[in-house]
Amino acid sequence: MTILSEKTPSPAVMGVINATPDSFSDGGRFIDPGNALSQARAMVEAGVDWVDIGGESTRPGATPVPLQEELDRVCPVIEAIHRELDVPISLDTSAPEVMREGARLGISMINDVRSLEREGAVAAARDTGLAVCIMHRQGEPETMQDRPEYSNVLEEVLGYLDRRAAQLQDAGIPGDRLLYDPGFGFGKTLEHNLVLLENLEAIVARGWPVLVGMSRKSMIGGVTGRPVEERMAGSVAAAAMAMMKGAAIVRVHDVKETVDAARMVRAAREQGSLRA
Ligand SMILES: Cn1c(SCC(=O)Nc2ccccc2)nc2c(=O)[nH]c(N)nc21
Repeated sequence: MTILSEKTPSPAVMGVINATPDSFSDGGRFIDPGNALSQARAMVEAGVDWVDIGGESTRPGATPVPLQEELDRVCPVIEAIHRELDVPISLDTSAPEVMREGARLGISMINDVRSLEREGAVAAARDTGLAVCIMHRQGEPETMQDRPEYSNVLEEVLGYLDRRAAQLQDAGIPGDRLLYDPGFGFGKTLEHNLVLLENLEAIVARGWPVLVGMSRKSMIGGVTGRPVEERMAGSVAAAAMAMMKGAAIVRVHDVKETVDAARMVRAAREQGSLRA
């Protein structure tokens, strides 16, 4: 995975840029690129290693966004950040045309919560030559949290990722471009999410860089009892656990705090590599 080794340390911190219209903005159709740029600039100043830009909310029950609207939301944001800041950009999309346009505009990674399952997405990802994060999810956002069930969640998540990685390599995407992501919160109960976190080493052991996204999600709330706006401590703790277990990238909202956690993990790991 050249993009990871060349450009960013491991573990690396990925900051979430909110490029979906908040319900309070003008009519909620388009994003002020200046706002996203200032979010990204603050994250870079706080030491972030990646920014993740997404134009389609993937929350449970989210309504799909038309292609042109997704392009209109993310392209100005990618352009502004790529022009003004020197930080690798991951693009959170499932649409092949958005992947191709994002590659033209300078993104470094495709972050597709649907693992390139949309028509044309494998060809688009292959043609861009970019890193691709594949993620496990059960069901679709509208219904995935109704009653998720697994016989063995770790085995089923690993089985899906291994099968998908093999299919994508057979389709011409080199293995060194792939990242694995267990998909915390995508068709999982709190218990399922905790089994995946506790056993993250087994996913890391598959050999691909592992990206995790637990920040502020309901699994943090379920354990701590905190509402979404008070989940920073729980999120940083979960990110620290994942980094200690070998995650390569943690996708977070609270960048400054998580960067300090990453620095502690890196320092102890480097120090510890000396003879005891
Ligand atoms: C785009 N994207 C998302 S969006 C869901 C989210 O953040 N919800 C959420 C955010 C804040 C509060 C509560 C829930 N989660 C992942 C992930 O876990 N991995 C990868 N690779 N990409 C991801």
